[in-house]
Amino acid sequence: MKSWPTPFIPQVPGHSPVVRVRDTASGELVPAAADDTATLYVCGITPYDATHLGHAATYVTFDLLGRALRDSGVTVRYVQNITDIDDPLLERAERDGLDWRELATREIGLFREDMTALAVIPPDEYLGAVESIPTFVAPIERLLADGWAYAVPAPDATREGAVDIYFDVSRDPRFGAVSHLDEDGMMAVFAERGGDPDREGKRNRLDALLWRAHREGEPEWDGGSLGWGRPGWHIECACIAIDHLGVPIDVQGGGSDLIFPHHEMSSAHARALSGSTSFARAFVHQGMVGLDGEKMSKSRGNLVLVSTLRRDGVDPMAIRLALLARHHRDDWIWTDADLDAAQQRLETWRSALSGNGGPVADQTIDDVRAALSNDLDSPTALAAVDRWASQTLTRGGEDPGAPGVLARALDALLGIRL
Ligand SMILES: Nc1ncnc2c1ncn2[C@@H]1O[C@H](COS(=O)(=O)NC(=O)[C@@H](N)CS)[C@@H](O)[C@H]1O
Ligand SMILES: [Zn+2]
Repeated sequence: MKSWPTPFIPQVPGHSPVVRVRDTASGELVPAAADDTATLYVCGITPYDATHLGHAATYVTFDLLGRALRDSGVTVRYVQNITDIDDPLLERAERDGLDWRELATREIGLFREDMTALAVIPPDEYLGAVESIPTFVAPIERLLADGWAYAVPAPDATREGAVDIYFDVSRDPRFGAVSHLDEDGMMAVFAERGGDPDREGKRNRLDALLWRAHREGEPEWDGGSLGWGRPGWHIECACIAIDHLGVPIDVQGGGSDLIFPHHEMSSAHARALSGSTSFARAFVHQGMVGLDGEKMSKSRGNLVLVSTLRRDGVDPMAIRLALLARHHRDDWIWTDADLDAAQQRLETWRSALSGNGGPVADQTIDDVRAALSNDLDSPTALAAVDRWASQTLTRGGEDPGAPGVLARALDALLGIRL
């Protein structure tokens, strides 16, 4: 699947220290790259209601990680999927009287535009689930053959004797190592996040769907020995990460609503398929962005869309700055004040940088690098630039080259083009 144009990344003298991130699984601050190449798998959108500010916060966060890694001298291999087949997408298309493929195509186009406007560097590989379905069949067959998965009769399927395939979580001794939830904690969110705990015939209520036999009115693909149907959600990300990056990957990224079941299950499936003891060296999660007191979500419909703000003339760089003003691991509620503060900050930075001199910028650039390398601490990074800007605007500065080198650093490190 086509991604979007890569923004120009200016060269900045010097480099960042080793980039460390907080790993959800261990709770530790760990290097985001094990060697001179970092493999990043960041879960992509399910293409409807794109691109709301929660989505944008997530992709800007992992863009920041990619930029900091590059600046530290690490090569980044970045893969992202699109869940362009899934129950919520089919339901939304049904609700709006649209063909689900048309809905997905339209929303993916909007997502590409919004990512481009927000100066998000595209993944090296951008894989739709639909185009990847043929690559999911053999792995699911292998999980069945190896006893990790089992068939459950699907009496409501269109074909006689059809079965759905489930992953047996009780086979995985490390199940729960990502989320650290107990069974009650898992059951509390499993159903609302795509799970079917009460499905007749499952061995364990938390077992995850790997392959769904064709039902009337649903799209279907040839699953070989699995029969006609479509893949489950978690196996898609596990297979795409294995096929395009190899496991263990350095970072599995996404919002914190993916910790369970999605990242727990993708990790279980990938470990079962690859024999690797771990799926990702670090699981990195974006906190939830809310509106009107609740997490922004498609089901609630309390969304602020990037494209709406852009259409209303909001500078995408102000949107990006508003997102960077929060620590990526915090949950927070979006208000107009967030945007006003970001627009104010952008104006201040622009006027400070438009002069023909300023205090030497080296210390500021070092402070930005140190902050980003410390678990992507963007609020601290922005505060360092604020200090340079207010010093410049109040006392000026003697270094004629400072504005230029700092502007390039803000572009390369923060993705803020002034
Ligand atoms: N309110 C929110 N705040 C922060 N991140 C969010 C919010 N809502 C969704 N996200 C994140 O945005 C990304 C895309 O969300 S999504 O469109 O629902 N798609 C999915 O979660 C799946 N397609 C992942 S394979 C996910 O990482 C999700 O965790
Ligand atoms: Zn995913």
